[in-house]
Amino acid sequence: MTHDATRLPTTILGYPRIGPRRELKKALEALWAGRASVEETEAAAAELRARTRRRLNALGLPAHDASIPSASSYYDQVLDAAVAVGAVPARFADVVGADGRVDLQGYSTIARGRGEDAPLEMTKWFDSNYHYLVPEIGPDTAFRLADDRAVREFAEGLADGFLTRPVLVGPVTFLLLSKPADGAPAGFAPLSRLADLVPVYAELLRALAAAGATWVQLDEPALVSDVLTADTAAVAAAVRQAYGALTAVEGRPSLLVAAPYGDLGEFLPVLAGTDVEALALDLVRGAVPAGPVPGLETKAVLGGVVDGHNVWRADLAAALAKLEALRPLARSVAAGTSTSLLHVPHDTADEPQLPERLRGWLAFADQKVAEVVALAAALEDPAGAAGALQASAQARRDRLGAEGVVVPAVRERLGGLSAADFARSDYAVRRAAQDGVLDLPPLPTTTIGSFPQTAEIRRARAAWAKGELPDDGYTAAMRAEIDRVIALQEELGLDVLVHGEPERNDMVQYFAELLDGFAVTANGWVQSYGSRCVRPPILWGDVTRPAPMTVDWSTYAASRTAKPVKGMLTGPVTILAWSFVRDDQPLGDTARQVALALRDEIADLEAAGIGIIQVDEPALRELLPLKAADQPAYLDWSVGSFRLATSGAADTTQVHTHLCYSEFGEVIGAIDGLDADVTSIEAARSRMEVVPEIAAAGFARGIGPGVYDIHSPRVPSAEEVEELVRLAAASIPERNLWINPDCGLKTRGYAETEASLRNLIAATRAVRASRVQEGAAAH
Ligand SMILES: CN1c2c(nc(N)[nH]c2=O)NC[C@@H]1CNc1ccc(C(=O)N[C@@H](CCC(=O)N[C@@H](CCC(=O)N[C@@H](CCC(=O)O)C(=O)O)C(=O)O)C(=O)O)cc1
Ligand SMILES: N[C@@H](CCS)C(=O)O
Ligand SMILES: [Zn+2]
Repeated sequence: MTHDATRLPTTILGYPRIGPRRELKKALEALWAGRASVEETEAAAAELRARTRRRLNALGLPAHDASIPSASSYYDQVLDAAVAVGAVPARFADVVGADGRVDLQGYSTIARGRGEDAPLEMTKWFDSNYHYLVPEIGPDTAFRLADDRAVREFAEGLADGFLTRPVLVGPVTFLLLSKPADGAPAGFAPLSRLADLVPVYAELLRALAAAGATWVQLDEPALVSDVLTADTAAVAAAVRQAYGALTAVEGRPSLLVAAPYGDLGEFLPVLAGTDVEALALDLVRGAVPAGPVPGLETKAVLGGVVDGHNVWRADLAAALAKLEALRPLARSVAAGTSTSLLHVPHDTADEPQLPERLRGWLAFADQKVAEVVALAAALEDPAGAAGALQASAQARRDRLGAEGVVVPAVRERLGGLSAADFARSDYAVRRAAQDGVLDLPPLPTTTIGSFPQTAEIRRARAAWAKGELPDDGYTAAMRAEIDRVIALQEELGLDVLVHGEPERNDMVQYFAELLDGFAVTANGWVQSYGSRCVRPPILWGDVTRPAPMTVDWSTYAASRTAKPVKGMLTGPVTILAWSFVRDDQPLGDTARQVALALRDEIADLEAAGIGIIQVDEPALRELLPLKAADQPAYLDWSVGSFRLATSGAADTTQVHTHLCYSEFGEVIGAIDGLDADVTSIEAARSRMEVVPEIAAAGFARGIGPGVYDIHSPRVPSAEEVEELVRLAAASIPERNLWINPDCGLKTRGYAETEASLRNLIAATRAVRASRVQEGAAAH
């Protein structure tokens, strides 16, 4: 087929990489555990890539016109870009081989760290539950084409009979997502290195062209984020500079610049003004331009009308209408997805246990590819596509009318809420009440909830799920683990204990399994980071709580100790953020339904004698809209739903919350608005960066900035922890300061957990003792 740069093929921006049965996860973890060689791991990954090409072809994406993306990764696409351009931090210089390349072992080391060498920082990828690794760029980072994996994988496809479309993180987004390397001068912006980086991309484009690539996709999602593009003029200049240079590369492939996760806003005319051949627009989060955009009439445009973020079947008629509206504005229009399909599971056919009616409402990645193909056919021949359009409309009607989607009792309860249901007494009143009943030392110590999820626990859960382990055997196994966790915490000398969450497969899925209105999948794995996956539940109907969800586990744990045991719940915003949510009502309404279920759980925990209850909201920041204009409304409903969940608690009940996995600077006002008595927040990894900000914001309740980074197996010394405690104590009054790790310990092993917590306690005791001495000296 001859290449036509004026028309895009029908395509998707990316496809799940982990494999329908998590083949890549298993291959990587075997390598890391020393059970497989690099060659075996690479062979497993190559087989998965080959299967993916065939699958996409069978679903209707042609093999020979660059329809099929070549977008695999062994860990993360941003790390891939860093390795490709030679941006390996100095502490990992030794993993670069004599040939200048980083092999899979070295690549894994950069991703996962080793000994004292911390891995690249991990952070949220836009408003998704995927996490990328943050490149470290300094004034001296020596950019060079260090890795040509994109070329090799393109060639692999070609040899296999598929002319694919390589997908790379674009140069502007790469630098906007990077952070200054250690030692960079104050105020250094990685974007200032664009002129040095672009020639490497140019070289890569030449190599891809030489290998036969006709189209290359460069992902520039940073351009839809108000925060990343705050310096609009500088970013616009960067876009012009980068794409001016890349389009001038002689003999290059045609370029598709993709802008998933939102509306390009003022960057649309900037990109349209460059000489790239094609743009991919997110028409699910963003809108069809209201009128002509200078330059767009020269571009092939991929209309991202099939939602890459959610699992409902598309409304094909509405999607087609958007594509038709786009037609007069562009040179040509093709159908596509709004984002990569990385965020959805592979195939609804892998879920035979789901009720058939529900399954009929869903589109996972494979079904979405079929939707894109159907839309492409409809663009050519609307009459011929009438059947597909009608079927999609019927599926939506069936969903919206199904029993359980609207539960009158839930609607009545929500309708009857008043301001009083969102507010507790003044903090001073609560504080006095809690101080009266809780006998806590200064600088109280606690953990965030989970203890290591051992292989035995996972095996017991798997056996129970398969019916091989009866209920009482499973309960006994989990209780034995609770006994161990309680005994360990007592021995360590922690003040507020947890039950350890052994019964939870995941902090959201666990609750979804126990609430009505949710469905859970058997194989619906979605990559969260590296080899780690989650199975987001599907929130399809009004939410109710048929029975208490955590009371038995918490009361069992409390019965094993005289110390206070903290009840442990996941908050409404996080439950929504990590589920596929219904799209037929505002998110705030759905959040309030979940909040009411949690409110009832809190009442039951209190009635059972649990006096401290933590409601985790690690995803509060994740759902923050990328556009500043949309943020106030979000913060209003998200904070409101947390308050609705927690404000039924008695004054004497100490409500904790916990936040992690994000930078929280932007939402400190909202964290204050949650009105929790104690907030634990990730801080160790950034060496307490957030603490002065919290103090400056006037946050005057309990606060536990994490003093132990749980993301790596490294055991911090007592001295290190003590230093962080003292840093925190410099900004936070002692009566409000709690000592805890950054996050839960579920991904850690027992050996490092025990050693780290021991050091955390020793550090706390040292600070307590010196404070007592200082106090005595002052008198
Ligand atoms: C805090 N984080 C979370 C996010 N999203 C969530 N929904 N949950 C989170 O906790 N987003 C932000 C971060 C991301 N962090 C993580 C951290 C760790 C994981 C992780 O470890 N995932 C596990 C899967 C967890 C799970 O669901 N386990 C189940 C099933 C276990 C399983 O695979 N069983 C095997 C059989 C086991 C055996 O026989 O030994 C099987 O089914 O084949 C369970 O424990 O029951 C992972 O393995 O990737 C994710 C996100
Ligand atoms: N309570 C949870 C919070 C994780 S964000 C845990 O400890 O794993
Ligand atoms: Zn956490």
